[in-house]
Amino acid sequence: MMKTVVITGASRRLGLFLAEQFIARGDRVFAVSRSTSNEFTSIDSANFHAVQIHGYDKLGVEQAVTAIKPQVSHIDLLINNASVFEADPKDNQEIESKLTLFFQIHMLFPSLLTHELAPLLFDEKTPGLVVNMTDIYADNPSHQHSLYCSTKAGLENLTRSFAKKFAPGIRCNSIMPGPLKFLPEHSQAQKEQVLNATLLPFEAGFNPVFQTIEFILANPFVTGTAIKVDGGRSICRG
Ligand SMILES: NC(=O)C1=CN([C@@H]2O[C@H](COP(=O)(O)OP(=O)(O)OC[C@H]3O[C@@H](n4cnc5c(N)ncnc54)[C@H](OP(=O)(O)O)[C@@H]3O)[C@@H](O)[C@H]2O)C=CC1
Ligand SMILES: Nc1nc2c(c(=O)[nH]1)N=C([C@H](O)[C@@H](O)CO)CN2
Repeated sequence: MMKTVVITGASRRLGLFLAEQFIARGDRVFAVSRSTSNEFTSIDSANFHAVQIHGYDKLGVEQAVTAIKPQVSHIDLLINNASVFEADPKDNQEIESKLTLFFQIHMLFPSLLTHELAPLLFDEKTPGLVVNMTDIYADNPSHQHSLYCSTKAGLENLTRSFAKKFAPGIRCNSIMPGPLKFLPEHSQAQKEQVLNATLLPFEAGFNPVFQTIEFILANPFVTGTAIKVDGGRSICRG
């Protein structure tokens, strides 16, 4: 049975990977993105819908909902994936603007989008599923990334509130990744430092997240919880 899937932050890396996987298994995908990715042109499917927004804020939610709602009668899966990853600013004057950015993309946008799409996700017989991408650092933060970690922790808490608020017609869970894929700016020394503090010391890639989403989709009794996909890093690092 074809599922309807909405993915935010879909223009690259995990979001794009997930969009490609769901298209490949015959599902319909609405890929929400600020940027029209060149990669989208390589997804040759009538089931693929690029939804361009101007940014991850209230207007962006309105743009996404306006584009999606007329085309669907039910949404099976919403993946709140969009995220910004930066260390804390060195200049305290930048804290307010940076925390606002982190709050908008990690909490405001997922909250508003989930509430706006809830009527299309809600079905007591076949509940829709919301998956929020957080981070193992939401539980035990890196103090150099306090703004990133605290807003990811906020998304973790929102996940459990949504599970309570929308049950039994919507299930809501989070995935807490560990080192999936380093960024180009990561040095070899940084990569080794991370993997040396990870029980399964390898860069996992994005498929383990797709496998976890498939598990949650197939298991009707999972809601209000976080699933760590981290190679054991969360119990290994100090
Ligand atoms: N990669 C990893 O190892 C880990 C990833 N995670 C989490 O998994 C999810 C996917 O990770 P990954 O694919 O690496 O994420 P990326 O850093 O590639 O970002 C994902 C999307 O977020 C949007 N985005 C990124 N930076 C900004 C910005 N400055 N302003 C506005 N939007 C921005 C973009 O969406 P758009 O397409 O609209 O441009 C981008 O495609 C994220 O939630 C991340 O926090 C957690 C732990 C480890
Ligand atoms: N939005 C993002 N969040 C995170 C990323 C990323 O690339 N984008 N990466 C990490 C990890 O530190 C990873 O790069 C190595 O462990 C955390 N969150």
